[in-house]
Amino acid sequence: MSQALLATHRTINLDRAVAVAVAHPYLTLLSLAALVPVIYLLWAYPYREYTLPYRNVRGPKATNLFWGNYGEIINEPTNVPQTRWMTEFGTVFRYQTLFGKPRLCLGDPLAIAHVAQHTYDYQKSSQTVYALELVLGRSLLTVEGDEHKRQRKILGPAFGLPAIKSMQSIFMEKGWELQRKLSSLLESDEDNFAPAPTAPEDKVPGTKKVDVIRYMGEMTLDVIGLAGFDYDFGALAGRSTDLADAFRALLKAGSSPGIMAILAAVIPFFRIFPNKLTHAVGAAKSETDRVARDIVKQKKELVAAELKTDDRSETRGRDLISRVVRANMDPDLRPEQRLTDDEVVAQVVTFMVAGHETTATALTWLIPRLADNQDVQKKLRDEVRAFPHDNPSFDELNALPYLDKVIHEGLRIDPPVPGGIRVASKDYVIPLGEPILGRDGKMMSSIEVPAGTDIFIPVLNVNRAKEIWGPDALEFNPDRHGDPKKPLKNVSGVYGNLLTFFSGARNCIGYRLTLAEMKAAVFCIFRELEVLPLPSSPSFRQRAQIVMRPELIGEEDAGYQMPVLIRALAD
Ligand code: HEM
Repeated sequence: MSQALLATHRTINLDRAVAVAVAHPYLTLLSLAALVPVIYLLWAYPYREYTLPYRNVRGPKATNLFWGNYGEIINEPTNVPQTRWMTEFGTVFRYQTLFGKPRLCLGDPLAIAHVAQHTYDYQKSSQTVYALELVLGRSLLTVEGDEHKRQRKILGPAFGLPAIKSMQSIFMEKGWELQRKLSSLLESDEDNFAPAPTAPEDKVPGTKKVDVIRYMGEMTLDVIGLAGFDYDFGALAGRSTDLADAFRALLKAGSSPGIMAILAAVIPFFRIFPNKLTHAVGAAKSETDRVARDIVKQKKELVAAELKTDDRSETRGRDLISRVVRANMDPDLRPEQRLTDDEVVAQVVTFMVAGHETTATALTWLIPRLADNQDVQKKLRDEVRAFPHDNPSFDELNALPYLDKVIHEGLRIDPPVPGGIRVASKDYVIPLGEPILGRDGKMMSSIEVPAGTDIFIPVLNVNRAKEIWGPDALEFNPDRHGDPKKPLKNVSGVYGNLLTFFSGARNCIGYRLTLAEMKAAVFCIFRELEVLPLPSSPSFRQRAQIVMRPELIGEEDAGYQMPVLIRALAD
């Protein structure tokens, strides 16, 4: 066929197709609509897979065309699928998330150190920032880059060692209040202080069944109120404040956001519509912001008065926000270095969110570990009971070696935040400490990631890795921390070779506060009380809801709980 004939033939075919489309507009629209998912699937799977620079990295097959491997991740206990995939594919592998989007899981310490060193190039995902900003505003947890550097510089000294030492009386006071409250339960006629009924074999004379989550949560809320902004929540005392109620409503809103909020987090277009999260957060946040604004206003007035009298005495506000406001009003700062009032207000709620449930969760998992390991508990008890008085200073508490090891081990084996997601904002080549086997059968010692790559840092798996802590890594053994042969490999974490508080320029600013608070609480509890496991030996499932929560198998309807038995120690 000649070229001219061919062209005429094509034009006729096109004309015919247009004529059919005009004659059947609905059918045409339907066919086009059916084509969109087909084109999408071709892009999401063969095309994206073919063009992926790290396609040689192995990983599990997606179990669902749209949800990728999310089904396993959401339905199984925290990090269990990742543990399985690590066993099969090694410390670095890839899996799929929503709409088949690939995500790299980096369990290799050198690769994690690379991400930590380039913190500002591996940012929080836009979904995380969207949800966090709704609740917190633009605070240290949500901002990136230069804005983060500026905020961290002003906030840093408030969390330094001298500042935390000056709060020791708060930690001890609340530790003892917690112990007194637990001891008072032993005097009660009731025998169950947990959400589900007590099994017959758990009724042990001289003991009470207690849900650890509740009491640890009350203590940590009280501590963050006083240490954070000199505000008395009175949670242990059973008081209710507007701020505590609004704060609980805020946390509740975040824990069940609804489908529209999830869509809004994933697809920015949906953010123009109100959703369950924006609605629930709106009311609670205006209340937390109102109280936070009052607190900040008060602190500013106090600091302004201080600056006039040039008072540098120890009577000045020692809480975190007083220190932040003081640093922010330093006459030597340039205007562009200061935090705005909105930014200071955002830190108040951030300290509550970041500092309350995290520490409560760490203690919630530590107490049953001590109940299950009576030899460890006895050693700890002997140490804290041998201390000559009830009110150790910060340095005295820090000098108790076994207490230190117990806290270290608890934070290793049950990190409250079990993992974190980052997104590469630049192309990078990530180095690996241990080469991995590629799909082509060859070893890979680095991974090329393009900008936009999702990365998961599996904190829980790294903290429990046998390659780092030896063959007994899954056991609760505080003595490993005095062993000169451990750890076997270095991790870039800010505390104790662990990733619990992350690493790099965005590590947890509050970790010293947590350590001091946990030590004081454990000292007070175990000086007076004994903790025992439930004789019915219930099984727990770990569920990640930002922090790792315990669910008792068979009692899921009772909500998250961690029941143990407590008993008074003989004098
Ligand atoms: C056991 C207790 C705690 C754990 C496990 C913990 C864990 C973490 C982790 C993993 C991060 C990094 C989050 C990310 O970038 O994705 C972080 C950041 C942060 N934490 Fe903590 N945290 C704890 C206690 C506290 C306390 C007591 C406070 C303050 C009162 C606090 C305040 C913060 C803040 C403000 C950040 C953001 C730091 C930044 O981006 O520069 N945390 N924490």
